[in-house]
Amino acid sequence: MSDRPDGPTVHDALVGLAQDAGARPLLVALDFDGTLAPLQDDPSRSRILPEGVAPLASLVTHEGVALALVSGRALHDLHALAEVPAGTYLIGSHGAERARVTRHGLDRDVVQLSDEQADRLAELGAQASAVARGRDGVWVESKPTAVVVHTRLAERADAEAAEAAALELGERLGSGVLHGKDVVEISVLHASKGEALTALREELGARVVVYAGDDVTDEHAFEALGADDVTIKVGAGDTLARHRAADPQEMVAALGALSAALPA
Ligand SMILES: O=P(O)(O)OC[C@H]1O[C@H](O[C@H]2O[C@H](CO)[C@@H](O)[C@H](O)[C@H]2O)[C@H](O)[C@@H](O)[C@@H]1O
Repeated sequence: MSDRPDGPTVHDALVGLAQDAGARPLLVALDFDGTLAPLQDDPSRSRILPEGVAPLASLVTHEGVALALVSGRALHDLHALAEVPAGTYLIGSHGAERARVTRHGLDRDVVQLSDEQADRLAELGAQASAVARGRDGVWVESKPTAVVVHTRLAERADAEAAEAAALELGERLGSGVLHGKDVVEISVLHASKGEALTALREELGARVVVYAGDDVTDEHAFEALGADDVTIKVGAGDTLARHRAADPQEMVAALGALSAALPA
């Protein structure tokens, strides 16, 4: 699928990269929810589509290719649900957390909150719970650096009221507020997928970066990339990305084509 009738499909763009020896080192960076894993009412049920598992396992074995998942999820949650191969970089909490998967677990940078940030996170948790109280289907997720007000299961009026209240709470007490798909995330740290992706790219010396994501929070990553990179919006909606996949199924199929086209 392409927005432009004559533009390359995601499949063709990725196969083209595989065949271009100049596109090394190559960093393949992927969002999780809505990109590799179809959205679920219960976030604990999210899993990478079965057709995506083998391509990801294969990508990390190729010389000059690095794999990263870049997610809003807390790192421990992302690691537990994504089950990605050793060698994969994990960026969690929208860039506030970072680790590399090893055969024995996670080699991770520990996030240290100041006393003031820890106190603010506790206060945010309490006030976010008050936002959810009395609104059916609204609930609060706690992360090491943020709280998330979820509204996917609520009636529209309750969802809108809760999101408005959470945005107002974020303005008052947060250091960063992100309004994603049926979520408002309020963080006590400044973090962005774009900054985290740029830092990883520089560290790895990646000449070309592939980034795929489905949510408005992924636009920061698209914005951080250049004309020679491959940016892919998964699903509908306005975007800065230059390519579009209809859904996670098309996305993982294109990753399968990329891994199959890489020289052995
Ligand atoms: O950056 P991502 O990997 O896309 O993570 C963003 C948020 O993902 C989760 O919420 C989203 O997926 C849920 C499960 O499919 C869905 O129920 C929810 O409505 C979506 O917004 C996760 O729960 C959040 O913590 C992540 O920040």
